[in-house]
Parts: sequence; structure tokens; C-alpha cells
Amino acid sequence: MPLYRNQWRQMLIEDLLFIRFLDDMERKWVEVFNVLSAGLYPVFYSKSKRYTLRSYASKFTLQGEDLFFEDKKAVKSREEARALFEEFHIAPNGKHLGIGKSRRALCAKYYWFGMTRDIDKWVPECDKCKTRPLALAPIKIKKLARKPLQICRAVLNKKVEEAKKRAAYAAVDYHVKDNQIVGIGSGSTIVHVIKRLAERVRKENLNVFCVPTSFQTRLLIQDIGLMVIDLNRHLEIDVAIDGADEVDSELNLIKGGCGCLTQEKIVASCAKSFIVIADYRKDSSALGEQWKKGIPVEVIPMAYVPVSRAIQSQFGGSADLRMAVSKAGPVVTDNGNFLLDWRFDQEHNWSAVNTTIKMMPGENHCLAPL
Ligand SMILES: O=C[C@H](O)[C@H](O)[C@H](O)COP(=O)(O)O
Repeated sequence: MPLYRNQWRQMLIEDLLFIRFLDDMERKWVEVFNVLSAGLYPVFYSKSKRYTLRSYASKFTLQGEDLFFEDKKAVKSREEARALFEEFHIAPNGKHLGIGKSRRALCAKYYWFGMTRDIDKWVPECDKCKTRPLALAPIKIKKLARKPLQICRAVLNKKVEEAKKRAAYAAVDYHVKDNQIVGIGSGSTIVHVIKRLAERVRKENLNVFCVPTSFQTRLLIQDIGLMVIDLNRHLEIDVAIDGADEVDSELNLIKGGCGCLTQEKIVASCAKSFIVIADYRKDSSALGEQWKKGIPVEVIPMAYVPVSRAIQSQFGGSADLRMAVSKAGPVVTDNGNFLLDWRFDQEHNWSAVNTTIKMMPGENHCLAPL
């Protein structure tokens, strides 16, 4: 039955009073619902928290008494989420799905705040999955008995490197053609790009010029015998290829884990097309799920305190100076600047955050809505 205006108000006021005591997930749902249905905010929210909530709520639509995140129904309570998990975790043939498949099945239709964290926790807790024997268990147990940590790391590293290599090779094979100017990003994935590009140039006798995005990349390109060209010689790049630290379901991405974000953004902005290579570890439904080191922000040294404070006061979380490992003091970028790593503590409207941080004097951050 539809509620009359006063009934809505009464219900909303009750929500506003009790909202503090709700579970995190339900609180978010109620807050978004109240904003969209009646433009009401929790009374104890500051101006900046209201702004953040408004941005977050803008991703949702209201349909009757239901909320939708894009075309996915936003689940209100953890009980409801748990019931859906029980239903989707077991396939029609009775097979219990693993974490990845359970995530995919639920994410296709539903959304709730913290859903991947919940699914990651609930699958191993499932009575049947707990007792399921692991494939290749005997081999692993034998090796683990000797050097557990090294073996696990070696297996994982090999898998990750293979994933990076495949993605990098595909990017070069599908997107680079003869007579092109190619922007080359930075980081460990890019090493595979450069190797594949050099292979193709040699075998297919291609005429390709590379625009590097860092000192690291410039050296690699030169060492392998590819041709380097600068932006001041060729302003228009055909295709720029780069790695990323994390990519969310809306294709927002975090870059700059290796500190090369500024030149990467400049080169990408001059390219007709921008190809991002991300292996399976970097794929998440919301930023911050996989990449825990925060959003890198390059600042000119004299601005690091004001920019750090401005980010913290407007968006919360902490924006800390990145310290060097084999050098005393902070990391200094290829451009002679410092880096802040902003660890945010809630979801944001990344497009609005992007614009706001861009307006802070002295910064160049690397959150890139694609
Ligand atoms: O500054 C570094 C770049 O944005 C890299 O593309 C990003 O950090 C990904 O690096 P990797 O390929 O080493 O994971």
C-alpha cells in the first residue's frame, strides 16, 4: 500500500534517529533511500559527509520501495543478503560454487555494500565447502612441509606473471599496427609489453616509435632496441598501453603504484586510444577492494601538507607521504615531486572526487575514470 507524505516523514524521522544503530550495510541502504526519496540526511552528518552521501546515492535509482544500483537490486539487510547467498552459492546441479563463481552469480543481479567481503567470508564457512578436498593436495602438502611460504609465493608469483604476460601480449597483438606511435606505460606489466613489441618489430619488420612514460620505460625501450620518440616531436599518439593497480566495475581505475602517474596521464591524454592491461588480481567491483595502498597523488614538494589536509578534510581517510625504501626520506618521482597515498575509508563518487582533487593547487593525482 502506498504511504502518504506524512507517513513517509514519520518513517524517515524514525530512520534518522535509529540509523546510528543499524548494521553498516543496512545503514547505507537507509541513508541512500532517504536521500533519494525525500532529500533527507542523517542529522549528525557534517556538510562534507552529506556531500559524500549525495555522490554515493547518485549511483542508485529508486523504484517503488526498492533501490537499484545500475540494473542490480540493492539488498537492504544482511539476512536478505545471506539468504540470497545460500540460493546462489549452490548451482542448479547441486554443485557448490567457489568464491569467484559465487561472486559472479550474485553480482550479476544484486548489490550490497561490502558484498565481495561477505562472499569471500561465507564460501569457506559453508559446511560442504569446508570439507571439500583440494585438487593436487598431496603434492602441495609434501612441498609445503618443507618450505611453506616460499613455495606458496613462488606458485602465486608464477601465476601472476603468466596472467600479466598473456594480457600484455594480447594488448600488443590486437592494438599495435605498422607505422604507429605507441605510448608505453610503466610498471612490471609493461615489461612484457615491451618484450612483445620488440618481438613483433623484429619478426614483422614493423616501423613503430615509442613514447615512454617514465625513466624506467625509457631505459627498457632503449635497451631492447625499440625507437624512442618524445611528445614534443610527435604530439599525437596512435595508441597508449599501460598497466593499472585496480579497475572497478564502472572502469574507474587506480594507477600510480609505481609512482609514474603524471607522465602516464599526459601520454594517455595525447593518445587516440588508451589500452589498460590488468591481470585478474586487479579486477574488483569497487575501488579499494583489491588495492589497499590508496590512490596515489603526485604533489609538488611544498604542497604536500596542504594537499594532504585538504583531501582528508573533504573526503576522510588518510593521505600519507610515500616513504622511500632504499633512500632516506620520501619517494621522489621522475618529475622531482612527492607522492601522497590516499587511503579512503568509504565509497565515493569517483568522478566528483577526481574533479575536486584536480582543483587543489599543487597536485596531480591518479584516479582515472575511463
Ligand atoms: O605508476 C605506475 C603505473 O601506474 C603502473 O601501471 C601500475 O602501478 C601497475 O603496475 P604493475 O604493472 O607493476 O602492477
